[in-house]
Amino acid sequence: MNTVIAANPTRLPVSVLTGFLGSGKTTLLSQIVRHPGMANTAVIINEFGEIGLDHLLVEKSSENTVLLNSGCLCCTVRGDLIDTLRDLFLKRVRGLVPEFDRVVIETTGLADPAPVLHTLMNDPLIAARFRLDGVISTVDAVNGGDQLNRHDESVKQAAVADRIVLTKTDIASAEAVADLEDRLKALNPAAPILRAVQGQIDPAGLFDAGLYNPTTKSPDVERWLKAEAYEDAGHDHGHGHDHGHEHQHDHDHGHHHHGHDRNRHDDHITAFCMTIDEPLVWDAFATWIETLITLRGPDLLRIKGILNVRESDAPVVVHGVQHVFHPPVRLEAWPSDDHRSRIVFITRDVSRETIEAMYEAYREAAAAGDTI
Ligand SMILES: Nc1nc2c(ncn2[C@@H]2O[C@H](COP(=O)(O)OP(=O)(O)OP(=O)(O)O)[C@@H](O)[C@H]2O)c(=O)[nH]1
Repeated sequence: MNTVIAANPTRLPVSVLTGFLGSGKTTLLSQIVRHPGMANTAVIINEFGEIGLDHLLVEKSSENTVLLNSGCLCCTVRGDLIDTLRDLFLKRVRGLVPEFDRVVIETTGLADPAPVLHTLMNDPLIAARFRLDGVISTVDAVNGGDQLNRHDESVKQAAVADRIVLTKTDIASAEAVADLEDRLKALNPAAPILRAVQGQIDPAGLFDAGLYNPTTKSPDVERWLKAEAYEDAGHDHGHGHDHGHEHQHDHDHGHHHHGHDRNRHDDHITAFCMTIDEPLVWDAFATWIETLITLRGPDLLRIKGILNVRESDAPVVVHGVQHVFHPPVRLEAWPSDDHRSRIVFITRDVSRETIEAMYEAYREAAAAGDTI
């Protein structure tokens, strides 16, 4: 686990737009960038092969940077995302491209979005200038259910999202939309599910999903974590170890479509919030998470948390995607009177019980003063 860093809201926000093949990413993006409030947006298309935006919309202005009709920037990345982000930043500093205040990266439909997130979270040069604002995932209302059944990538794209955008609701039945929404809520309880028909959406709902409140520039951890959304969530109905400190599940199976058909990829996903009353010993926490990463890294789709650490009066915010954790951020103060540690997990085939039992082992070892 990395050293804890201070909160820093000044870096440029980056949103990652993901979603399965043909789910409407480009349609959405081409509408968003025409929105008046989005004029200062640089768009990076992270794909191999041909240019993703159609040529009517995109005007080539230099080697790999194109100027959209709306005035915003658009790069098609064939090489390295790190190089592209760095070049874009340098060009901005030197005045070679219009000043932009936000970046959107569109990933390819078949891609696992995690490597892009890893780059943003962990590359020191990139992390000094950019911060992950959030992951926006488009889900096709017509084909989305089938894609969740068949394609692991499509499940991952929805599971890591901060915002889910249902597209093509104009040509899907109300029943199919409701069913898909239920599945998406179980998969990712905290992500708002928005709708866009032919890309029409208010961009305000899509952005500023990160830790920092854009107006006050201060961290707004409760809005970011949305721990309460996990209270009656999801697939994991294990009763867990009741240490008197965890949110209770709603065991009403009636509402969600669990189906118990383990062939559906999304039935392998568990989303829950672990709440811990007593202050955490930092080393025990770090060892617990590092062990989890070693054993099950690829299956830890997203972890977010606010921690009450015994060694610190101020809370510490943690955020991980698979084996990569953003350097933990120390906040100046608790956002509310609730000083319990709250950690939300979205995992694949890793149960709440497994995670809690491991935590308990490290907690007991730390309490006994053992070397961990
Ligand atoms: N009816 C309807 N069609 C839509 C909507 N959104 C997108 N489409 C159509 O769906 C098709 C795929 O949309 P794209 O925006 O190219 O999807 P994409 O996710 O960028 O596709 P890839 O880059 O191939 O992964 C296009 O023909 C769009 O016109 C919608 O809300 N309603």
